[in-house]
Amino acid sequence: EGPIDSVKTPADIPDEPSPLLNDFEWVTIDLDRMDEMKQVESLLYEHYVEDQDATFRFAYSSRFFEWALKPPGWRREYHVGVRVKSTGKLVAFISGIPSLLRVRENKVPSVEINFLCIHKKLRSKRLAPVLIKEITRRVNKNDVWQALYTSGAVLPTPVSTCRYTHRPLNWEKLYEVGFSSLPAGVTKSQMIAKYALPSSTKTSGLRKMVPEDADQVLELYNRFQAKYDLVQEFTKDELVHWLCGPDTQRDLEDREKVIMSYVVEQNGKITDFFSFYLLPFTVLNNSKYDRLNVAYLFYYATDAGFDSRDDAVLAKRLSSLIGDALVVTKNLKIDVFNALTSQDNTLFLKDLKFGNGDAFLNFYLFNYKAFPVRGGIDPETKELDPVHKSGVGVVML
Ligand SMILES: Cc1c(C(=O)c2nccn2C)oc2cccc(OCCCNCc3cccnc3)c12
Repeated sequence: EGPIDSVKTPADIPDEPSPLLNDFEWVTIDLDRMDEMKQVESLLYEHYVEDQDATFRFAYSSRFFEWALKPPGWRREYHVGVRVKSTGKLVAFISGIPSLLRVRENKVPSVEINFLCIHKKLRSKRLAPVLIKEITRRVNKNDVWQALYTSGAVLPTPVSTCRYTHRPLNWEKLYEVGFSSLPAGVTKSQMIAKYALPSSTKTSGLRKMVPEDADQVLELYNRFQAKYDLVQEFTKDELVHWLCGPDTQRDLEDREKVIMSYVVEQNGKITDFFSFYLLPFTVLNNSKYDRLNVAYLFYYATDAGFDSRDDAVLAKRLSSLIGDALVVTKNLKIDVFNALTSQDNTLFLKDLKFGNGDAFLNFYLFNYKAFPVRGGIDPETKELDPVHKSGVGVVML
């Protein structure tokens, strides 16, 4: 396991980007400028990933990018755009954020690449590889040679593949927007009853995380993630950013937030935490709804079941914790709670009535050869694998 390419230095890397078709120019996006942040938001709003039957499109917001693209150590040069020279119109974007990965026992300084988006009218012009090459050049210039990225598409050699799973919170709305279907022989009220949840959480000592919790939460996170093979290592500042959100979100209403984290404190000690991020979908051509409110399971940890050999204690604790996350998100009027089969999720997905999605998320390492990491599913049947679980600890937005 290790780097693939011959070792190079920044001096070996060109100072100038590769040429673009002559109507276009490379730009560095300044996300500290509201107008440029809005241009990225509307490019993705119109042209980013949709589901295969184009029913939903991600509705990323400036507030989400304040969080996702400006973590501690972020670099402006990693926010790469392509503009039309004559009009200045933004027609493509790709981003990177610095990240210290651990791949099994190796620490790998890298970047996480995300939000590659090309205007619909510029597709299949081989622009994506050009964007990837340019952000690689900029990252290499800073003496970083590895990257982590995910994609629904199958590209050469994923290091891991996880499955999408969904837990309906507002089943009726999911049915009406065409995401959930009514199984034969089952009535709508039976489906609504199946997904009913208590109106309040049940874990004693559960409360919202505050930055002052960071020392204990980081220690718990590091201990809990030690078992995984593909992990994002955090400094304390990074943990506060990723779990408590950017300073700009501090005094927002809950439903305005992009990230929410909860801790369990018992006699002054934090024994567990969980977190989820909020990223809605625009519902395309539906008469009744134009938006689907979605929560995504993010990082969590518990000190339960550390010493016991079998996962029974851990499974019970996680079911109870994430069960509370479902209650919290339902009360925030979230419609569906999404999770992958990564982390220890396969221990509670079935119990909490998550349904298997029909899509998969592939994890890729750039310029790093690693043995495959378990994705929480059986490679043949693609069914959940609660026995071997997953070796993927990192969560990509
Ligand atoms: C996206 C997504 C969806 C949906 O598409 C979805 N849920 C409800 C309705 N829809 C259409 O369901 C998931 C379940 C787990 C993790 C997920 O995503 C994990 C993070 C992926 N982000 C990066 C990305 C984006 C698009 C394609 N590949 C990767 C998802």
